[in-house]
Amino acid sequence: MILDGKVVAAARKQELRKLLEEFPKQLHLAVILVGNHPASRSYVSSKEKACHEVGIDSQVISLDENITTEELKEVIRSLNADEKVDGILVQLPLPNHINEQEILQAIDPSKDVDCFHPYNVGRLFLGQPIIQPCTPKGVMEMLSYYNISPAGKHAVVIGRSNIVGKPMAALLLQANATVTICHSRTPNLSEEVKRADIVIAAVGRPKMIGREMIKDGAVVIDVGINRIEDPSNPKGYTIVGDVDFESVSQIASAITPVPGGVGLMTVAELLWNTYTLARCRV
Ligand SMILES: Nc1nc(=O)c2c([nH]1)NC[C@@H]1CN(c3ccc(C(=O)N[C@@H](CCC(=O)O)C(=O)O)cc3)C=[N+]21
Repeated sequence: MILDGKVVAAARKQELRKLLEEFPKQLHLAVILVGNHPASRSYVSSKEKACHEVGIDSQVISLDENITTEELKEVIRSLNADEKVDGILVQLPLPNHINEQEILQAIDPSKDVDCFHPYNVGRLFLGQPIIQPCTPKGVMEMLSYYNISPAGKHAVVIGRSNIVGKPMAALLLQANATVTICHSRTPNLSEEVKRADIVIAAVGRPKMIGREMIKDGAVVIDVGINRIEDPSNPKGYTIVGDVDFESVSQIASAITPVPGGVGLMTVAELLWNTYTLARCRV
């Protein structure tokens, strides 16, 4: 079975659009984009389009890539203080000279739609989240839509990033899975992954998860978005996941494609987080 991000994200957005029709306030999301990274530009425009679809106002603040950490914090402070702004998202990655931790901590936790502020991360790991990070939340919603319960299952998360791997493990644990987190220093990665009922690949290495690593009937969630050069494509690149879809789909009971999988869920959950935070503030 293919876990279809288009179908599930559309359902999530439709559900939200209805709730927003009844909501007393116009929602507003501010997105900060520093520099001119082509992939970032394209993600930001998908976010704007998605806001428009459900009736959320969005504002993109494009800043020069030479901006200082202090100047960027000043922009964030003014958005923190702006009553009409419900959510603030600083598109990552930031240029190297900017202190990312300092920036993420400058965002008011009550407007932190990514759930990247230490206050929100702490609440998440305590099992008392107000919101959950968009990509891991999107994965949980995808599983739930297809009635795949993590309870009692062995989930293996490959990747330990703060934005996907670590919070993904926290959500699966909260949903009563037994969770293993693997990473670049894990000996015998294949053996660990082969034990998994649910595999979450979030490493950023094109097609590194092959069929020989997957247990018969496992559920495979591919979070990877890798742009690889492809002169035969008019765009000059093709997007592939961390999973070798062609071979793994022959053995998995359920699998997400890339594109058309988790990425679309990430955007849908961003809209939901904007709504959830706005509701907490009214
Ligand atoms: N502060 C912050 N928050 C983020 O949520 C965040 C970020 N920074 N930096 C970059 C990553 C990446 N990300 C994606 C969003 C949508 C798709 C998406 O829509 N993918 C589609 C289309 C892929 C394409 O064609 O480019 C798909 O998978 O089908 C992918 C990836 C959000 N991120």
